[in-house]
Amino acid sequence: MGSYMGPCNQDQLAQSALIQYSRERVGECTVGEYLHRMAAKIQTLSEEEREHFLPLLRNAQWVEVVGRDAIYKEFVFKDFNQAFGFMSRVALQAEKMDHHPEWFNVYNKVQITLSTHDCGGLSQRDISLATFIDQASVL
Ligand SMILES: C[C@H](O)[C@H](O)[C@H]1CNC2=NC(N)=NC(=O)C2=N1
Repeated sequence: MGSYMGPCNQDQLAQSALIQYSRERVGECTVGEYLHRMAAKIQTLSEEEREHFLPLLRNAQWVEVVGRDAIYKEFVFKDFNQAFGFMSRVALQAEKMDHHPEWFNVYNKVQITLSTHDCGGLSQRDISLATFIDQASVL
């Protein structure tokens, strides 16, 4: 019984083995990131989802990018202060969602492209972020 370890130590051992495993790499990302994405089911939108969501996005002036599975919209504000306030709200949400826009700002204009790099196209996350962005643009 000299080498007996209590459940606490065994848990710690198992945990550290898992932590080490989660830091190994699968292709471009770590096992941990890979599992996180699997759990969040990051996949491109199905045909049915596209038929449902794309008309809604088009109604809200989002356009499909030519030659790429992505959507784009330009926002124009009164001045830089308004534009940057909007960008700050979007930035905080993007961090929360771990989903980030591709964007370009000059003075009062903000051009935004949304796509999910992890799956190489549009996913539910882009729909969610687009919805948030539209709300944040009218605050
Ligand atoms: C490691 C990190 O979770 C990923 O790189 C996240 C970060 N933000 C992201 N943003 C976007 N737009 N697409 C992604 O696939 C993505 N992946």
